[in-house]
Amino acid sequence: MYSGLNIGVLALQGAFREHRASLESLNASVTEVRKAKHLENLDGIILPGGESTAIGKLLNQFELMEPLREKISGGLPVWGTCAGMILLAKSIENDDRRHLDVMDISVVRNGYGRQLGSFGVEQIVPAVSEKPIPLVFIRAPYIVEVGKDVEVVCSADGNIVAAKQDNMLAVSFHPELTPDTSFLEYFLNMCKEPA
Ligand SMILES: NC(=O)CC[C@H](N)C(=O)O
Repeated sequence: MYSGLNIGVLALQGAFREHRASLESLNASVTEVRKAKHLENLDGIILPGGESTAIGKLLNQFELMEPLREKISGGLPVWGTCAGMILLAKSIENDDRRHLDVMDISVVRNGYGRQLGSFGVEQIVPAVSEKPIPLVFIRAPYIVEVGKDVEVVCSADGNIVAAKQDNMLAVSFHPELTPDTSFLEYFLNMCKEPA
């Protein structure tokens, strides 16, 4: 069903192997992105969880920050998970850094605290699936404010944890660490029909 899609996974740091495995389980082709040339001919790109400060530094070192920002601004579907959400955000409440600076969301890093910040819940996300989906949070950010063009996809415990703006999807949690592929399929459908 997804075999015609070529999806990039930013592979500088963090959980890129897990995203690769989930994509391959749905028969999508995967390109690990480490250089600007790897951004060519993609149908979408995933920015994995990990450590946003480290990934941001590596994006600059590998001369990927500007080309990636241009691709996203040009409409390439992008899915940021956890640290990937922080990379996309235009505003980070508790950090002076900005990274890709493309999505009209304001996030809090380590919103649940650093030590006790890892937990899981199961929840129905109507936009994504009729069945409850496992949401795994690991020192996760959440969204405190969204711009007018941003659609809230999921809230958990009163915090916004998934949002979409045109070709950009950002989630606080880690679907690639669970066997449930509904969120990935939601993104792959965005890649089939770019906004
Ligand atoms: N699991 C994650 O991606 C954690 C994100 C991390 N706390 C950061 O601020 O970058």
